[in-house]
Amino acid sequence: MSAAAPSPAALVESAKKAAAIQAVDEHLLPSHRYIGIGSGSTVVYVVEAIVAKGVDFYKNMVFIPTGSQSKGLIRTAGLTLANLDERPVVNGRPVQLDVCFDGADEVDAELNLIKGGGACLFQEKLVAIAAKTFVAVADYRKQSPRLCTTWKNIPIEVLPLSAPDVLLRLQALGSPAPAVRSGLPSKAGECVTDNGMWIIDAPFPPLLLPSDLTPEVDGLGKGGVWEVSKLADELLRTPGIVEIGLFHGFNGTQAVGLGREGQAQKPVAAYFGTADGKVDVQRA
Ligand SMILES: O=C(CO)[C@H](O)[C@H](O)COP(=O)(O)O
Repeated sequence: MSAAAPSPAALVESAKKAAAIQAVDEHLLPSHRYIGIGSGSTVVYVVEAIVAKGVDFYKNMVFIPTGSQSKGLIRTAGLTLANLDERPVVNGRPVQLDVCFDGADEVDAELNLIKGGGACLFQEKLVAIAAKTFVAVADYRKQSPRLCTTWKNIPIEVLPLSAPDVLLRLQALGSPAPAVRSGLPSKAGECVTDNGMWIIDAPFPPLLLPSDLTPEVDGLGKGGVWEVSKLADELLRTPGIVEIGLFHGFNGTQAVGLGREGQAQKPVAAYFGTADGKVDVQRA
């Protein structure tokens, strides 16, 4: 009798694990000192892959979390934990993290990301931009030509008392049915973030890339059709919005050329575990 084929859920888990192992192998060096650890189910395999390298490899490393789940992961694995604001300050600036590994909800053709499915987007963005190199780790379901194709909503962190006005503003920007995320089934009422805020999930039609723009299609929101960076800028101009789950713009390598170190939101590469056990790497 032949062995039963793995379930779809098992295939997804092994895809996440394969992506995590390869991402860690290719981006975590023994000389690295400060490492960002993101949130979500895929990052669990990143921590596993680091631990598998042995204590001599990671004993001098300090791991920076992106929220309470990530903090717990680092602690439970026996890795050294420090908060983002505890990095040493050298020549007047906090040291950059060497690398940050995080999951993603959707990744487009230019490595823009949607993040925040686990409500950790604010600290995830702070840790990602503090790193010289940001690496996304995911499974094959997350790769899309354009954002908002399979992951339809943009998670947006808001001050709770601003939620009614932010919802109205989002509708005016073309989001058909934005909604405050519920904490159910685990918590009655709203989902409250690690920062005491709420999350609004705002659906939008697929987001364009600059190369999609034409004189007729300007990406400025007509009919709700936006280009990624133009929508991100508009959202961040809305009072009450604390941070958005769009990670866009440029990556750490490009940031150096632009003189904008410490502001890069895009990964240098995204690792997607595939259903047949391989890893597809999308590089900038
Ligand atoms: O952004 C996130 C949490 O806010 C996660 O990184 C994202 O939701 C991916 O999670 P998973 O690895 O479980 O698919």
